[in-house]
Amino acid sequence: ACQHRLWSEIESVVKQQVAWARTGIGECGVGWQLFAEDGEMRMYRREEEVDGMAVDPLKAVHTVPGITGHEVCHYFFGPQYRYDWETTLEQMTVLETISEDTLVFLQTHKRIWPASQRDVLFWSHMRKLPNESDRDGPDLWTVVNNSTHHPDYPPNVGKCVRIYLKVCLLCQTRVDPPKDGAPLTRDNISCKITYCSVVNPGGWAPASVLRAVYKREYPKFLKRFTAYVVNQTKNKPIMF
Ligand SMILES: CCCCCc1ccc(-c2ccc(S(=O)(=O)CCO)cc2)cc1[C@H]1C[C@H]1c1ccccn1
Repeated sequence: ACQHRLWSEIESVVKQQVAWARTGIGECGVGWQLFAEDGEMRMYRREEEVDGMAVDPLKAVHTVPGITGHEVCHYFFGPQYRYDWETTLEQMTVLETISEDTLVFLQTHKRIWPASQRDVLFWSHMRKLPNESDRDGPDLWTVVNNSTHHPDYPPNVGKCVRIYLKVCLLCQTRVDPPKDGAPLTRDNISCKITYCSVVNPGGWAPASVLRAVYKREYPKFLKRFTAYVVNQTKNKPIMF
């Protein structure tokens, strides 16, 4: 797949998105506000408008005990799990399987009154990254979703307004080995998750409606998704 038409775009967007996800909220620049907090989860956004539309970048950090970054990315990337955790999803189609770690999705999301229904077409790429800060530590894992085009599915033809998004899920596993040299269990691992997203709603939608939707939906999504991964993995061998 290294020669695939999207390969060079994927390479550059993944590098850019991972660098962004690694930037601590303190160095992200001014204007970031904490808008949701729940236990270890902290969700920040910055109010930004493009052509009068709210496209507020979002950055969430969360630490979840008992799971690894590979497991989080596996369940986020895999189409076979998505209906289990993505509550706003109405229809999902895999348009292209570029390689085992790169898919092209078309998704329609449930209509959110008073805005019209949305769909989104994006490539999704999952990748393991070397742990640069700790060479002996576990690798990082990431999934990057980026809007793209497909000749058979032009935007805004049917009832749906096409949205445009860039999403990065970056996961860092932490292992605290048991003192007595006992084998590792899920009690000895946790995952630091950084979720970044920028969603352009496509057609016009009132900024107040969009911001209310994001404020409600993003915390719900991250809590539900991580709980899903904990539940799916609890009786399975640890996937590093
Ligand atoms: C008037 C509302 C316009 C926007 C509606 C909409 C569409 C897609 C999306 C979206 C699409 C993909 C992703 S993902 O991270 O790539 C995972 C794969 O599904 C994430 C979020 C979001 C929203 C906004 C509901 C808001 C919302 C926020 C988090 C979750 C669900 N819904």
